[in-house]
Amino acid sequence: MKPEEFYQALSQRGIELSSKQKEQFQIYFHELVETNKVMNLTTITEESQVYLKHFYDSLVLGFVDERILTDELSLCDIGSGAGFPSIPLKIVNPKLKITMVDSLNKRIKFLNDLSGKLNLTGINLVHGRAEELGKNKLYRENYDVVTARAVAAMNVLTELCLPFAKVGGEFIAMKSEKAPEELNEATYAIKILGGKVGDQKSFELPNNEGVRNFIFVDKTKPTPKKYPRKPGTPGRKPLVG
Ligand SMILES: C[S@@+](CC[C@H](N)C(=O)[O-])C[C@H]1O[C@@H](n2cnc3c(N)ncnc32)[C@H](O)[C@@H]1O
Repeated sequence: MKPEEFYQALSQRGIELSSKQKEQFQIYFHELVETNKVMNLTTITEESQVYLKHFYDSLVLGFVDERILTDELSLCDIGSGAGFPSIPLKIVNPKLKITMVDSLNKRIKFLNDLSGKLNLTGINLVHGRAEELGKNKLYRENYDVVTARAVAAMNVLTELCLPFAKVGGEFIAMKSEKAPEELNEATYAIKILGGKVGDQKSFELPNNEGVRNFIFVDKTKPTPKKYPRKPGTPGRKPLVG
């Protein structure tokens, strides 16, 4: 998907990028590829692949939940790495209030430099592990939408993400083909952490590049500070399995 095809694909969905937004995506591509020469950020570096598999793929979250492309929501992106999905969403919808969490400080530094180069405001960058930050009053039960792409299996991801969502908010997991199996493994974690499985949506990427699955988890109750481990799963602390 070359940049022109990207603009056209968005236009077909009613999203007309301004010249400033097109330039922001170009700068993002340039910074990603240049920084990747000295820091491990992505294995995808060819322009049309970056536009499809990083930029467009990130925006699909806004195609399955259109509020994210239009409203003034607070969105927390757990394990945002080089900024996916939150930076492409922020470029398209500057009203979003974004918090990006990552456990690798060099990635947070990249995101800080990038936000400056893209002139983005309303971005909060947090270095740390989600399982720890989720206990902190500053972040706990604080976001309309919590999301994560390519971070962990659904049961672990639920434990990392759900504490950040407000009651009445939602956690949306971005998943590939194995979403149904992963969801089966996560039903205990979702229930015990104050969630309820909501919609499940699929989206086919252009050029036969595969299907993206989205699992919506509604936060219906506060996440308890302590909770029992799933019976019969000795595993690592503090994950419920
Ligand atoms: C495979 S990368 C995916 C990055 C980005 N979301 C994407 O889709 O390109 C996973 C990222 O999650 C971060 N990460 C993994 N476990 C984490 C945790 N428990 N808390 C915060 N960040 C975490 C890693 O440092 C890494 O940057």
